[in-house]
Amino acid sequence: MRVVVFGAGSLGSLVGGRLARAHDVTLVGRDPHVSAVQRSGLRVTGVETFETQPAATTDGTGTNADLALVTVKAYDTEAAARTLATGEYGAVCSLQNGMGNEDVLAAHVDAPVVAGTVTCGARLADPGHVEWLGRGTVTLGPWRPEGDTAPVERVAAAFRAADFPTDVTSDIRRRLWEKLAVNAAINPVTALARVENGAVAGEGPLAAVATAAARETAAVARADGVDLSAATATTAVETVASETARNQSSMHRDVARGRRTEIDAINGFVVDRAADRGESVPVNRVLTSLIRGWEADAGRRE
Ligand SMILES: NC(=O)C1=CN([C@@H]2O[C@H](COP(=O)(O)OP(=O)(O)OC[C@H]3O[C@@H](n4cnc5c(N)ncnc54)[C@H](OP(=O)(O)O)[C@@H]3O)[C@@H](O)[C@H]2O)C=CC1
Ligand SMILES: CC(C)(CO)C(=O)C(=O)O
Repeated sequence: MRVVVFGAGSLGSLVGGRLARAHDVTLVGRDPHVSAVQRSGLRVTGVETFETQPAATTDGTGTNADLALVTVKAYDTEAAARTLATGEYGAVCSLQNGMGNEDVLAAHVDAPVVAGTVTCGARLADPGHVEWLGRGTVTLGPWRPEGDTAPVERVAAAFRAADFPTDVTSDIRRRLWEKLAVNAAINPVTALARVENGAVAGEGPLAAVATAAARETAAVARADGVDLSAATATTAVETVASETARNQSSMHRDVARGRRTEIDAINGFVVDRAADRGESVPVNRVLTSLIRGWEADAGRRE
């Protein structure tokens, strides 16, 4: 299969590097990472260590492939979708966190949109070198409930051919909302309190804030027709916080490095969806305002 990975940073490089075992992969990313991959290949260390030599470019315009994987940060999805619209693909699949990415992609590209979520962890350590921090699995489903399942099965087969544990579900929206609840709980709390994920597990003031954010998110999901109970959402938060106890969340890392966060696609999405329905989500609203306020002060909002 010809695979283009749009957004070859941490996750995209890991996934693209792994898929290069079985497929013809092109990474679309930025320099100096792209130049390093062109020069010396991609090195993956951690859960597994290997080297691979996918193609790499900084210009994703007009690419044609069987599959385009989208792994840019959520705030870059619109720009990525506009570039993807200049190419032709058998399917376009988002592996991003947050909500709204698939709708943006579907608005721009002709190809079937496959929704995905991954539990693996990756970090771009140096140009040409990505650290694989947590093995994880991939879960895929058709973005449109009435959507054709054949593209999803093709994408799943591509991941499995590269030895990625991969599930297909007819209920991807519920999975994405559950992940959203986890991210809405852990990410802003750990970023604002500057703590590792484990600090929101168990009891205590940070766990109370995180749990409240997850409960609100589950309520908004249910109002959206998604069967996500408060208990399921809060159990998922507790499980992920415990299993990744020594990790910094992505939002914590973004804030620590003075970078823009994915707050708009995570807690901001919850706030907007609640507002559409006249519901109140005070904890998500405060967390969103605090992170957006930090971004504005740091000159990180456009
Ligand atoms: N890292 C992880 O372990 C996991 C990440 N995710 C999700 O995956 C997504 C990506 O995360 P992550 O990999 O950490 O993010 P990164 O910032 O490491 O990677 C995204 C990369 O895409 C590049 N990029 C953005 N726009 C373009 C473009 N138009 N052309 C070429 N390159 C572009 C960025 O460059 P630049 O920064 O210079 O703009 C960056 O290098 C997020 O939604 C995240 O929440 C989900 C699960 C795990
Ligand atoms: C699940 C979690 C919270 C793991 O750190 C994550 O997805 C993130 O940091 O964005």
